[in-house]
Amino acid sequence: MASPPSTVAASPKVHQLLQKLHALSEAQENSISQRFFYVSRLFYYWMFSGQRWSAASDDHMRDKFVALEPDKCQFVYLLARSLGACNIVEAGTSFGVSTIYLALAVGQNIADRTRSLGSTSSVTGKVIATENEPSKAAKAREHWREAGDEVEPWIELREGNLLETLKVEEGMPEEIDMLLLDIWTPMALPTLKIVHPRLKRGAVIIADNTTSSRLLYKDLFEYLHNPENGFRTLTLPFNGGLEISVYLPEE
Ligand SMILES: C[S@@+](CC[C@H](N)C(=O)[O-])C[C@H]1O[C@@H](n2cnc3c(N)ncnc32)[C@H](O)[C@@H]1O
Repeated sequence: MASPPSTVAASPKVHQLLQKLHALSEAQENSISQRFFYVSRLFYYWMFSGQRWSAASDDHMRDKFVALEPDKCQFVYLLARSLGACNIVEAGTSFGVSTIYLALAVGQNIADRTRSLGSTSSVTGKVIATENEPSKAAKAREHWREAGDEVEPWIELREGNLLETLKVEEGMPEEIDMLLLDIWTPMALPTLKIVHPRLKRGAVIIADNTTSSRLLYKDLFEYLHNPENGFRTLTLPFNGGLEISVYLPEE
């Protein structure tokens, strides 16, 4: 009997690369120092009723993948395929692991749409990836190069503070189908506010760890729950919680 198709359509080379990168990320996340880092952030919040993301936090995170876990990446890939998403913004790219899934989906969606419209039509789209840390951006580019043509052509990496780079109009699609918020919690709401005016009706916003870091996402939830902002939202029971919000403003 033939084996069932895997969740993500990709060449064996890309699957092997993803497996390797997820294993490296998981080893870091399971380390004692990393667990201590997360607990100390929550402790600080409880003690001082506020968030703090210091230069020391940046130093600590500089060599960390903090990649979205494989099941969440697979879910996001399938979601992007089912939406036919051609324009995706990824807030927080790190070493480019989740970007690989998003780029696979965008490339495959564009191929589907091109086929259905006929070969003379040109369908465009991309993943806008964002990373502040130059060494991480360089490593992400290496991984995408290694993944090859299924992945690399579909990514535009904006290097620098995403609160600035996402405001650059040039190259920014008119309409965004999906936003992945996989960023330090204090940045989540400011990022959503920048992308909000471009969200297509029905666009999906995914945010990670919304159960385990609920307190740190207080401002994001206030915004998502305000009916004036047009979102419907649900926390999915992935490890740490994964928020899916759909942009459905009143018409
Ligand atoms: C959780 S990681 C992203 C992981 C990635 N989505 C994955 O699954 O492989 C968040 C990343 O956001 C980056 N970052 C933090 N603040 C940023 C900012 N202001 N602008 C751009 N990137 C930022 C960090 O350097 C870090 O690499």
